[in-house]
Amino acid sequence: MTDSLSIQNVTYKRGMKTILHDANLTLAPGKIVGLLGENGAGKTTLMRLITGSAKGAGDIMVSGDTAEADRKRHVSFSEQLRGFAGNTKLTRIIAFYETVYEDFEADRFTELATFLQIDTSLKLAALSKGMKEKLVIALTLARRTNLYLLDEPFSGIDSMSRKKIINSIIQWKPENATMVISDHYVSEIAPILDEIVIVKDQTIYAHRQADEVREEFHIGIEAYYESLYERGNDND
Ligand SMILES: Nc1ncnc2c1ncn2[C@@H]1O[C@H](COP(=O)(O)OP(=O)(O)OP(=O)(O)O)[C@@H](O)[C@H]1O
Repeated sequence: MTDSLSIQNVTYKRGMKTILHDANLTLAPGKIVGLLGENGAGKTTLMRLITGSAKGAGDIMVSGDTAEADRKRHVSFSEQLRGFAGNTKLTRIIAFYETVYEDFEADRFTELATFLQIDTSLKLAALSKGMKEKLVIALTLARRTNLYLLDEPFSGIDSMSRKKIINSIIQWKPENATMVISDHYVSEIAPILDEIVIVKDQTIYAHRQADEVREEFHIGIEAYYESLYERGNDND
């Protein structure tokens, strides 16, 4: 089966500063992948490179396609709701998604909105930070596509809701789709992860099967992740 994602020798600079250098990563279909790294490591940048909203050197392929338009079509990325004014009704945002994305399924969105208790009669400005994040999750997962990129989707969401969403996220993921979740709450997402990818030292520093880490290190994924920082720059 075609890889969901292939990143080869990707380098990205902003001015004189190298953000990512010679990054390589291949993800198979059907996985839930934790994208971990410190603040400023380059996780968001990597997601932007995948969708084509940031442009670097190297090769990126999503579900076998390299062209930016095709990559965008295959990827549902949890872009913030930056483009929408506060007085925009949620119903208008939902209608916009339906128009722009052929694979946006309104029924699926309604199910997600019910599950996440989103009041779709409101305007955007009436939502709390956590509710906005829930809306972003619902909009992102309501598309039926090959690759989902969720950039710190739970940071403003209360811990009860966070656990509920994490435990049920697999049910919203199409079987052969791969979902990449960046998060700082490593211990909370660890149980659902198939693989972990660590961004460190301006590159993809480690890519491991979650089970392999659990068996080999006899420690949790969070402890493994923390140990990489304690060991400094020794790669494994
Ligand atoms: N618009 C920008 N202009 C200049 N530098 C930028 C810009 N966006 C990101 N950077 C730099 O790129 C690096 C990677 O940032 P990025 O947002 O990808 O990190 P991150 O791993 O997602 O961090 P966090 O966990 O804090 O969200 C940082 O050093 C950041 O300062």
